[in-house]
Amino acid sequence: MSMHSWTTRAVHAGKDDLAALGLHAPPIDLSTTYPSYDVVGEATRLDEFAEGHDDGGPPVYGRVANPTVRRFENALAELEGAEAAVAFASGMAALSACLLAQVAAGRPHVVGVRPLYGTTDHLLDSGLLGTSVTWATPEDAASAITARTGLVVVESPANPTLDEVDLRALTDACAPVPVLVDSTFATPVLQRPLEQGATMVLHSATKYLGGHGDVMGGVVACGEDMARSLRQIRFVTGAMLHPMAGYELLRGLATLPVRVRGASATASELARRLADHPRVTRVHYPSIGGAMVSFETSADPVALVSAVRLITPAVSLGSVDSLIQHPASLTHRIMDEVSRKEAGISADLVRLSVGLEDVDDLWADLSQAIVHASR
Ligand code: MET
Repeated sequence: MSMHSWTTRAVHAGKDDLAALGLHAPPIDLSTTYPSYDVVGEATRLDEFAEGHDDGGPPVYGRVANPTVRRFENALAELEGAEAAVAFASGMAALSACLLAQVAAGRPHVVGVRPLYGTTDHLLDSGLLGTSVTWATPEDAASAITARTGLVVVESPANPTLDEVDLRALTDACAPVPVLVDSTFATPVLQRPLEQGATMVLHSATKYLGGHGDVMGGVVACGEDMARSLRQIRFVTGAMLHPMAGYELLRGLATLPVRVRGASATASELARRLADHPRVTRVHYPSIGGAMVSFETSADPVALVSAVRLITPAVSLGSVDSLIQHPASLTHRIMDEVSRKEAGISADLVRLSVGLEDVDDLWADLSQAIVHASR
């Protein structure tokens, strides 16, 4: 283990071998196949990969593993304090693999703690992958566990209300059932759930890990046994992260601490100003900080989102530029109204992803949009 600080490791993780290779930037390996004149040896290697092992050698085929993607996986695992990480084509592909692994193990029941990202909620509620769900509060989650429960799923801070869960209390209460924490909004800069007893940490890497709104991916950090199950699923479902995305995500990790801390400072100031605004009825901002702010408004939330000029009206988050959206219309639209209500997602809620612009410029845009949308 390195003697350097976490912030230093964010810059160097996944790249420690580069200087010895005579390189500065990580190589991008776009191979879809890997030649071998040793057919018998290659067949044995393929068997190993199919079982979810990854020895770091040639991957046989691009769907199985990739050296550039491995660099990102190793770096993220190090930053989350995990034995391993497994990267996928999107956050939803990563979540799907976690669910399918539990179904394959004969434990298809999930305890879900709302709120969650809308499509996550929908995937669990619909049972599309063969899981069933019991929705529970963090306090009731342990009592919802049955002999067939494979997973407890929680997101903290949650999308879109920024509700926080006491992860240590939850994981202690639910042990030995694995707890999966969607930590997309926190990033490992603000929270490392494995240190609080979580079994798996999931990120939509599309958000802060990439950080520039130009790369889609998902990743799960966990122990090697779980990683093996996830690689087995990835092998057969083909949900592999693209090598270019692996490169971009590794690059994103180097600036993750400065981006998250910078945007966090701006977001906390915007949360303070919003709380004083007469058209804002409630502000949601996590105790651990972060670059997401949600608020309920007496103005028309749809008109508000349409009235911004510097901020971009769009779903997604975690980019260097600020984005705003109306969860009931977009990110959580797929949930039915009753479920949205149960999850505490009001029709008046607006979600803001704060970027790296100047705080006064953002406030000027946001406050003019609120006034414009006032009814
Ligand atoms: C298609 S909606 C979503 C994207 C993203 N997960 C968000 O919360 O904004």
